[in-house]
Amino acid sequence: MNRTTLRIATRQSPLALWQAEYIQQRLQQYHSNLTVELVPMTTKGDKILGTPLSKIGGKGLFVKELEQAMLEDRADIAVHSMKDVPYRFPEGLELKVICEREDPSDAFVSNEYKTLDDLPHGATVGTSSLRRKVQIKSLRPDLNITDLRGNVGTRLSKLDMGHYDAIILASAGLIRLKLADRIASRFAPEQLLPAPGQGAVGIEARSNDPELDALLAPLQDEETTYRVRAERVITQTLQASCSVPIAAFSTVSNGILSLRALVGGIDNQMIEAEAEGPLSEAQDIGTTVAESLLSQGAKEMIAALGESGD
Ligand SMILES: NCc1[nH]cc(CCC(=O)O)c1CC(=O)O
Repeated sequence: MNRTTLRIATRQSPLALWQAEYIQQRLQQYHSNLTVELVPMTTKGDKILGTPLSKIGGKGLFVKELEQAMLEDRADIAVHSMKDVPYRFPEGLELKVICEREDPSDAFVSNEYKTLDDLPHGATVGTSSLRRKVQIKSLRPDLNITDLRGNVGTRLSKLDMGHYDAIILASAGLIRLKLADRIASRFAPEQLLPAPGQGAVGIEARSNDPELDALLAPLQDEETTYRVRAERVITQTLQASCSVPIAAFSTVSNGILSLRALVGGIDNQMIEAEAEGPLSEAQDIGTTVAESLLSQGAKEMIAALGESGD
């Protein structure tokens, strides 16, 4: 049987649509006889955008409806920002490919100031990410960090309305939405370590479908795949939900993968670990770093966070 149509389940935020259309175009490039359709959907996460994510069950809320559609054969694939993909997949679905990575950094976005260092004492910075919060606090304990949620456009308009002196967003999202001119400066990973998988897009689909696997295979980026796998071992091993401040970022140079990860706790406590090795041992490098975090008390820190709430 030769597949003639492939359906992409997608959320309707501008960023989700960009990602789905990007994969649509790339698939069509590789397979000129294939029709690639978008199946737009609204997820529970989209309907309750005002509530802090950690209070309502996490990022999984943005993927459940898409996964249901694939399991019921109303769609074939879903395109995700890898940093939003939970580490476990429902029975019958799996991660198929990870594509080439966009700029993985976090961006400092402000209409008045160029860098975090330029902010006056006590300035207000918007972000709801616990990962960003804990790292910004350690760089600048004086800053007032307040919640900021919504799509990228919503967050930018809240900045423009003067609610914040600066906000932190992923550079990749801004670049994809052609809003790179809003980036005042990019954080180096040593200042603000990105989330596991940040900047990379991945494709989820039904297991046991070799024909589909063959169609998706050309989209795989090998180096990004190793990097994101190593980074995701950290979340996996620590079994961290999105209400845990956790960062993991790897680079590759001359076939050597270097991975650094950190975990934040209450009172802005922070532990970190790093390791490096051959690219092909990405998984083991991830395990080494995760075990170092565990030996420094990561599990206990995470448990204490759970008790203190958010
Ligand atoms: N949590 C939202 C989210 N998920 C993915 C991106 C874009 C960057 C990426 O694909 O990693 C963003 C926006 C942001 O964090 O500013």
